[in-house]
Amino acid sequence: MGDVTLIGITGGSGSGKTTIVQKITEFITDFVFLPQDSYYKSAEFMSNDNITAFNFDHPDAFDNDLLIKHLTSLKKGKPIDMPVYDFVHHRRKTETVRLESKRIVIFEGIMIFTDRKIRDLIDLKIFVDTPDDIRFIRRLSRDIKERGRTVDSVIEQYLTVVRPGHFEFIEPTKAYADIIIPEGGFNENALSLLVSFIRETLRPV
Ligand SMILES: Nc1ncnc2c1ncn2[C@@H]1O[C@H](COP(=O)(O)OP(=O)(O)O)[C@@H](O)[C@H]1O
Ligand SMILES: Nc1ccn([C@@H]2O[C@H](COP(=O)(O)O)[C@@H](O)[C@H]2O)c(=O)n1
Repeated sequence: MGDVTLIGITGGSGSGKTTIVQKITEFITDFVFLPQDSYYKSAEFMSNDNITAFNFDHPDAFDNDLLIKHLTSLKKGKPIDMPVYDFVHHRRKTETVRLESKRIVIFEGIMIFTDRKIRDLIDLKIFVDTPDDIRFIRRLSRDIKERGRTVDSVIEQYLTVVRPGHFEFIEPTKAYADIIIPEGGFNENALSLLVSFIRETLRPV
């Protein structure tokens, strides 16, 4: 296999990172998708009634040692066994998913630019920049539908840790971005540029 190109997509919670990746798959499927969320440390003592007992919006919430090991393996063309994370019960599941490396790896998450060692592995850095009110509304709706949350728990978590964590850790990493995409997944021009970049990278030399 030739060189592996690692594309990193960051931005606040609800900014549309995952949606961009889903949109890319409408044009190109020949890539590995690695969500940073899969590398959350387990917090099995947590319950949704006690949602701020663990701070998921801090860089220490992620198992960066495993993440760096896996990113390095994928960049060397080697397969990994990616953990699977359960957002409802706040823990890593026992099963893993085998991912074979491909020439394009898309890596997405809220804090993928905070650690220099991780940042240095990323070839193209993208920041999805979506206004805070829009992100909150999207998150509220998604977390109730998909992550087993209540309105009260989403609001409490947002005000206590998500919002402060965003301004302390995520927003400053915009400075590392090669490209800033306003409004996320439905920005057709940005999507088309990204798809062209991937096609060009995949073209045989
Ligand atoms: N441009 C958009 N317009 C409307 N809803 C959107 C848009 N982008 C994303 N969403 C919705 O907002 C929620 C959060 O988006 P998601 O892509 O999961 O964000 P992130 O991965 O950055 O947390 C999802 O339910 C998604 O369907
Ligand atoms: N058990 C967990 C783990 C994480 N979160 C929240 O997820 C957000 C990051 O994921 P996005 O898809 O929204 O980028 C982060 O802000 C954490 O607060 C959670 O609620 N529960």
